[in-house]
This record gives sequence, C-alpha cells and structure tokens, in this order.
Amino acid sequence: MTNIRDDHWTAPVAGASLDAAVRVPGSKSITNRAYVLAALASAPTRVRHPLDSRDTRLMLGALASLGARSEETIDGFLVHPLGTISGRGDETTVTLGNAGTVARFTPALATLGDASVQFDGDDAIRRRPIDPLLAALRKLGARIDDGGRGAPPFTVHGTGGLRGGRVDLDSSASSQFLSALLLAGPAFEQGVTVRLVGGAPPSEPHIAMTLDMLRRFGATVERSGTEFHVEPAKLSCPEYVVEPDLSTAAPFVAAAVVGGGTVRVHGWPKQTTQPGDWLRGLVTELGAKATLDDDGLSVTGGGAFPGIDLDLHEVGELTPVIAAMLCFAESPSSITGVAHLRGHETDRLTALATELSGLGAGVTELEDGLEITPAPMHGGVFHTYEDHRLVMAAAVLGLRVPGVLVEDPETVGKTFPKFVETWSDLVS
Ligand SMILES: O=C(O)C1=C[C@@H](OP(=O)(O)O)[C@@H](O)[C@H](O)C1
Ligand SMILES: C=C(OP(=O)(O)O)C(=O)O
Repeated sequence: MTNIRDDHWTAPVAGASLDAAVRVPGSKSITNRAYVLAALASAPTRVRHPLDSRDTRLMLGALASLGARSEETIDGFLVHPLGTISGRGDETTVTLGNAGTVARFTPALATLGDASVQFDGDDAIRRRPIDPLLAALRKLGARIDDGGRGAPPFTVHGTGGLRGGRVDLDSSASSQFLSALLLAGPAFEQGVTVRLVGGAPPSEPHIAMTLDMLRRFGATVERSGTEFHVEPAKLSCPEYVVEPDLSTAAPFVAAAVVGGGTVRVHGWPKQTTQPGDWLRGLVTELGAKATLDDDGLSVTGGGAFPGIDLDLHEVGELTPVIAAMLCFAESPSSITGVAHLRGHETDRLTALATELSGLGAGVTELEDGLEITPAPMHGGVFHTYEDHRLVMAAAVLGLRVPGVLVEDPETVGKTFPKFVETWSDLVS
C-alpha cells in the first residue's frame, strides 16, 4: 500500500524499530559513464545490472540519436559503438530531460559525427551551468552555436572528429564538465590535457570514478594535481557490471539512524569510487554501527544522535537526505561547501531551507549550505521541485513526522522509479 492520492504521497511513519533489507538499483553515475564509454569503444559492450530510470533512458536515447544503438539483454543493455549519424549535414536532436550527465557528457560525442545536433531538455536544464564546458570544447576545435546563451538549447555542428589537445577549464560549478572532457578524450585526435583553473571542482569521488572507468575501458589516463591527461586510444570492455547506487541507498541508511533498528543494503561494494560510501563513516560518527560484509552493509541505529558540522563539497548529492536526517539530531548541525547545489536539479539550498522550515525545522540558508537547529516538526505538504532527491529527503522526514505529504513523488523516477514501493516495504 503506497498511499498516493492527488499526486501526493503520505510518507510512512516508522513504527517499531526497523528490521529490513533492501536492494537498490544500479548507480546512475556508473551506468551513464558505462554507456558513454561503450559508445566510444570499438566493439559492443554488455552493460550488466545498469540503472533503468529516466536519466539512463535519456542517455541511451541520446546515444541512439548520435548513432550508437543499444539492445536490451536479460540483465541490461548491449551498447554498440557510435556509427555514422545519418549522413553529412543531417540534423538530429538530443533530449536532455534534467539529466546533468546527459547534458554534460554527450555534446563532446556529437563533435565526432557529421550531423548538426540540437541539445535541449526540461526548463530546469536550461538553468543549470554548462558554459565553461562549451567554451572548453570550442577551444578544442568544436563548432557550437548557443545563441550566446551559454545554456541549452544549443547546436553542435559535427565535423567528423575533434582535434583535442590542451585546454584550461573552470569546473568549480560542476565536476561533470571535467568528467565530460576526460570521458571523450580517447576519441580526440590528440587526446586531451585539462588544466583546472578557478575553484576546486566539487564531487571529487565522481572524478575518481571517471578516471577508474576510463582505465577499465583501456584508456591511458594521468593526473598530476590539477592537471589531467588522456591519451588518444581505442577503447574496449566486453562486459561492465554496474554497482548498486549508494546515493540512492542514502535514505535507507539514514532510516536506520533516524528510525532506529537495522537496515541492510544488499550488494554494497567493498571497494568503490561512489560518494555514497562516505556514509559508512558518517553514520559511525553519529553513533550508529555500520558493518560491511560479503552480502552488503548493515546499519544499526538507536534513533538518538548528536548534531554535526559537515563540509559536503565532495559528496554534494547526498545533501538533501543528510539535511533531512539532521533535523532529528539532538543538537545543532551545519552543512557547508555546497554552493554548487544551487545549480543542481533545482536550487537545493533554497528548496531545502524552505521545505524543512515549512514543516517546523529550524533551518537557516547559508550562501554555501544550511544551518539546522532541532525543533519539533509537523506534517504538511513537502514540495519537491522535480528533484528526485527531495522525494528521498521527504521520506526520511516522514519516518518520524506524521502527515508528510510528498508532492509529485513520481519525480523520483529520475534515478529510482520504484522508490515509493521499496520505501513503503521498508517501513511496513
Ligand atoms: O558525474 C556524475 O555522475 C555526477 C557528479 C556530481 O555532479 P556535480 O559535480 O555537478 O555536483 C553529482 O552531484 C551528480 O549527481 C552526478
Ligand atoms: C545532481 C544530480 O544529478 P545530475 O546527474 O542531473 O547532475 C543528482 O543526482 O543529485
């Protein structure tokens, strides 16, 4: 019983101490990187246990528009290399939705074909930063027409290949700009050498993920501080197995801390580049017990935990769930280092401050984060701004606050179409 009415879902309250086990779907970040690298490879790649969600379907659709077809298999997709699009001068479109990975990773691929490719998506993606990436691609030889907007809609006029070479990049608004250049680098005539300028990019684990996956596809990649080099190379990886998404697992981990009891996440990898792995240390600091074994991660919490000061610059996508969890801490908390979240699916700092305060929490918006002071909370509508992670955050609140009405729960389908059912099973 999922309790969705009039486009609102009443998030279930945790009764007795939790004792549950969940399986979460594949990692969005790994799936979409695997698809991009498969399209750049010289032979088909079997991607096993990928995430199947709005963002990953958009990626497969984008790659199909660019000439890389894919076929469904028993446990994922077989992705074929990029062919010719459909002939010189033809026009095609790529639909971005609100997927940062699709918007940032696929324009470089369009430079390799002969067609003019128009990129556009939801209103929200038109507001998300991309200009530094487009500027870097132009420096590397790309022809891109964005009407001076520095945002979608824009058109990449493919010229059958890209020179590549050295480029300076400001990736402080999103690590995805850097990942985009590195992922496509093996296909550029001279490879690519990126020197970071400006502030440090957020989401360092996602950069490590890019380097690791490039290597698994046979690329030669070097990093020396803020300089990255990718050699031109023919890629290949006959089979790639995608790990469960540990950021999607975050609300389930938080449930053990907030609700008390034990939650087991099957398939948690022993070694990973995913930012969500950082949660094991966090929950331990909050007094919960996290045990990683061959079958996954078990988290046991008691429901009571202290406040904490966190810099989430490296793991920004975990912020909504962590902010919701910290509303139940026994002392004040702060989250800093995440100004770039204003350019995520929505301005997450304003959205979280508004929605958490709206249900009674003592939340102050900082320029780069949030201050959270414990206060009694009450039910009401939690607006989700077409942001999957706000649905997950609201679910965490609902564990202890009766009557949290989550607006537009389907928006969670960006990364976890069955979230509501899985969450309801957890609590029942
Ligand atoms: O490369 C990736 O797969 C991602 C990088 C991060 O983006 P930002 O660096 O823009 O935060 C993260 O928040 C996003 O969910 C996925
Ligand atoms: C920021 C996120 O997504 P995207 O891949 O669209 O950037 C996210 O999933 O939290």
